[in-house]
Amino acid sequence: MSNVSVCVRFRPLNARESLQASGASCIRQLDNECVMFKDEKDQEETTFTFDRIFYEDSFQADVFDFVALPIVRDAMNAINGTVLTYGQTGAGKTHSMEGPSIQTNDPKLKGILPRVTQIIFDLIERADEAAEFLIKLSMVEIYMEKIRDLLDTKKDNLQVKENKLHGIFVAGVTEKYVQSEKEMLQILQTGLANRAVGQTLMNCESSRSHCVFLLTIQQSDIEDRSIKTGKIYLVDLAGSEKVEKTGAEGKLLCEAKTINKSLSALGNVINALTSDKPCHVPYRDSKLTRILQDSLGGNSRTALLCCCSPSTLHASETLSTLRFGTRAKLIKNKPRVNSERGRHELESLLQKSYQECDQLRAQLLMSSARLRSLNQGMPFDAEANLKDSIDPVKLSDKLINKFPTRLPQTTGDVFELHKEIFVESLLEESFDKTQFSDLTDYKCDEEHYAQEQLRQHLDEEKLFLSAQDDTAKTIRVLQESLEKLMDEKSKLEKLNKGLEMELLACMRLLHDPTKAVGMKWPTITSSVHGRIHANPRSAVQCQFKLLNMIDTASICCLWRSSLTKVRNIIGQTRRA
Ligand SMILES: Nc1ncnc2c1ncn2[C@@H]1O[C@H](COP(=O)(O)OP(=O)(O)OP(=O)(O)O)[C@@H](O)[C@H]1O
Repeated sequence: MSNVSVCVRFRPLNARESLQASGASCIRQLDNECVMFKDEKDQEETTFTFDRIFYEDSFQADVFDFVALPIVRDAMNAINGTVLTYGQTGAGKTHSMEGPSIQTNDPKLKGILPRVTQIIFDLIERADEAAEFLIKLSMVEIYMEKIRDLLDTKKDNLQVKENKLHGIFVAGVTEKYVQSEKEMLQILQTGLANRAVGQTLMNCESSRSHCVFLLTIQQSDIEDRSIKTGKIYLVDLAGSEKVEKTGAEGKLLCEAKTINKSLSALGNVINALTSDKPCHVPYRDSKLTRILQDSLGGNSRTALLCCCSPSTLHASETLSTLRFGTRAKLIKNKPRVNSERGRHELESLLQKSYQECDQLRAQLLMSSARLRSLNQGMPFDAEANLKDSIDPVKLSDKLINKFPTRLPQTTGDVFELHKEIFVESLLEESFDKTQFSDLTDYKCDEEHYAQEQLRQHLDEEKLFLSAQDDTAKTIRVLQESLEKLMDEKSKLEKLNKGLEMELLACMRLLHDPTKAVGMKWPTITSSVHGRIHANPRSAVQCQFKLLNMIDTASICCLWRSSLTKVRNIIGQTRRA
């Protein structure tokens, strides 16, 4: 995190200020960091502290060294940077940014922009031989809330877009590749000639638009093929103005209103960014704040140069600028290095990926073996069906062939293409998804098959359990039947005994009861049989009783054999 660096610059009094206010100043110089503001009306003095204060006698070179040079050095190391000039109209923003003219050769007057140009090419000249540079320049102005391309005036309503790769950018803006300081200055001059300028009471050459210069410095290492990209935004804001002071009318008035509106949107963004409580930052309220989104609270190192007039004639505007700077000082940015991986780093990443591939291959082979072993012992049809849908051996071979086995051997431009593809895929921590689609399908099929196997096992288990359950039930039923049979048996035995007794009593009735006593059953039966003929009436009665008895006995025998059978079944079931 780094705070926005805020500097203040007071320009010398101009002729009008010297004349009208007799050269009176609203500030008192304390030191390079503190200034006293005197409010003549209230007779109050307020001290303001900034990173650096440049007074009327300051040099352009000092301003550049303190405000812009650290940002250029950072941009050469792939850290984005922004330099903004802010202040009342005629306060010296354009003078500080460009100097009297972009092509000025006078070292005393040269502004920030031509100095940035010079230092970039000086640093390139002194850079390591392995470093290759690519410098791009774009220029736009935000005029009446429209973004105009100063290098191609046909593009007069460009849009600000944002994506992961580029952050905030102006879509479709012209980018000129520049090879020398001279070429850059020429392009800058051409672009500035297209800028909207007007004459006001405050400034005979007042900028009526916000001007944004974008320099992209791309540095590639020809040895390890790493790429670093730093961007520098140089923004010369249009000046805030009080309409009565500038005498703006008609078109100028309309421009002034739009300028003031976008500057107040900038103030709102700064207030939101420095608010104690987290709140919505209204970057989208104006084209200016949208373009500056990364410079204010984003991925950029930002320096703000607040330009002021020291004259008491503009005390209120100066006070407002000093307050704006004080607030902006609290903004925290998150600059980071924008670099792409080099060849060695990519190679080690690829190596790591190959190791992961090897592990995957090993897993596949193990899974194949596991599937094959699962397949064994399955019913023929099921196995055939399974093999139709998934052949693990063939599939794993197919996958193994699809994995990359070596680093693509590329040279020259082709390398960049390969690198881009691989960097992107590595950054996303995976190869092209299509390379893995078969693997994914295979893993799904394998999982599905394993689930199917498990389901079958569970079904068998359930079946076994329910069979056990059924057996238990059968045993219970059989035991109940057995108990019933035992009851029946004992009942029949009792009945048998009763019948026997009755038979004996019956025989006693037919014959001499004393003869029947002690006779064995078959003897009794044949004896009874013999007597039937002798006494048919009694015999019939006896016959009925005998037949009943015989029936009961046979039933009893039947039950007995059933009982034996049941006992056998129970014995078998228990053994099973
Ligand atoms: N530090 C300085 N030393 C000498 N002259 C200066 C300085 N700053 C500004 N001036 C002069 O003041 C006048 C107005 O300056 P400049 O055009 O830079 O103002 P500005 O803030 O860009 O105004 P606007 O917002 O209207 O474009 C110019 O003539 C410029 O040369």
